[in-house]
Amino acid sequence: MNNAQPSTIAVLGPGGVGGLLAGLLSRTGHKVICLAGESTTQTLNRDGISVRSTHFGDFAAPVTAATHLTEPVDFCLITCKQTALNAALERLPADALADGLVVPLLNGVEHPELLRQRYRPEHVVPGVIRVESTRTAPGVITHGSPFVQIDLASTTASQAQIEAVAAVLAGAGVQTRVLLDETATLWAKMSFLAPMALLTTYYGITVGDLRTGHRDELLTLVDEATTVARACGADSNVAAVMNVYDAFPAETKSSMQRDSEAGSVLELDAIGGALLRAADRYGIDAPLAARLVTELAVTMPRPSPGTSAPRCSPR
Ligand SMILES: NC(=O)C1=CN([C@@H]2O[C@H](COP(=O)(O)OP(=O)(O)OC[C@H]3O[C@@H](n4cnc5c(N)ncnc54)[C@H](OP(=O)(O)O)[C@@H]3O)[C@@H](O)[C@H]2O)C=CC1
Ligand SMILES: CC(C)(CO)C(=O)C(=O)O
Repeated sequence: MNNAQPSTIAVLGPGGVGGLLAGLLSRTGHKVICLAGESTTQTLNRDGISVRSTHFGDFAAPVTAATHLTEPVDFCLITCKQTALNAALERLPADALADGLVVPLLNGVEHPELLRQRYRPEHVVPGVIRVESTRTAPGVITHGSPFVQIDLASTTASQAQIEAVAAVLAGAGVQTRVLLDETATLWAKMSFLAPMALLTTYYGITVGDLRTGHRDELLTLVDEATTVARACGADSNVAAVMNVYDAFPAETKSSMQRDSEAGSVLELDAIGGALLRAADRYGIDAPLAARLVTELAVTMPRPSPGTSAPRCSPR
């Protein structure tokens, strides 16, 4: 990767997050190859990506799409849901990826280990993304948040490689930071995401209504999540997380809540399940998280046959 030259970038799962990034990278001049199923691939090759965004403006951008990666890329963004990850990775053979980097932006903390078993560990650069973006139809993206922020950190890739990915993303208009501690980066997001995802989904309310109408419960859950995050190595505390909540646009919905409204399988295991597994490892009580995970698991739709989505296996 060379900042002066366009890069070739694959996007595995061109949905709300991946479609937005694919569109931004393509309109900046990079070659973007979206990896998806047959029918999404056909639509994207014909129509490209169109984005409606108050932040970036409305725009359309061409992309190439394929069901499997067959050519070398500089890096591949992994932006499918955790519930589709195993199936989606079949589209990204390690030998086709060659020296390309793997940059997962999924919510959750456990997928980097899976990716390092499948790809060369020194090529895996995990990130977290803060954005609200929805795929309303294949290749059609509505970006609602007044920000897109990515933090990258890797225990296994070189700092130069991480910086190179960050430069490409920043050049496309994404506020991007390179941080030093991968575990702390993933858990810093988890400590505010898990309470937000579980409570907005459970009650079916926006972040604004959550932080005003259910503040005590939110504080309890943030306390549980930050206690676990600190045990895992993040510098996380209740006051800092509550400041993040109070700064979010009131109308924000979590992606888990939007999945719930759409009747889709939830990333409950990757978020709530992972939080409870870590709590168990460190002997931390998280009774509110446990109750919410159990109750949401009962109402969550079942994964369709052939997908790898786990029901929630908290402990
Ligand atoms: N959306 C958001 O605002 C945010 C999301 N996140 C996280 O980002 C990740 C992605 O979420 P989001 O963008 O909302 O997800 P979406 O459901 O919008 O998009 C997922 C994409 O994955 C594709 N996909 C599903 N199965 C496969 C497969 N087997 N092979 C290839 N592609 C596949 C879907 O294809 P198709 O289009 O054909 O259905 C879709 O394009 C999640 O972990 C989420 O928690 C984090 C922050 C905010
Ligand atoms: C915290 C939030 C809303 C911000 O991106 C998110 O990650 C999600 O919706 O899953």
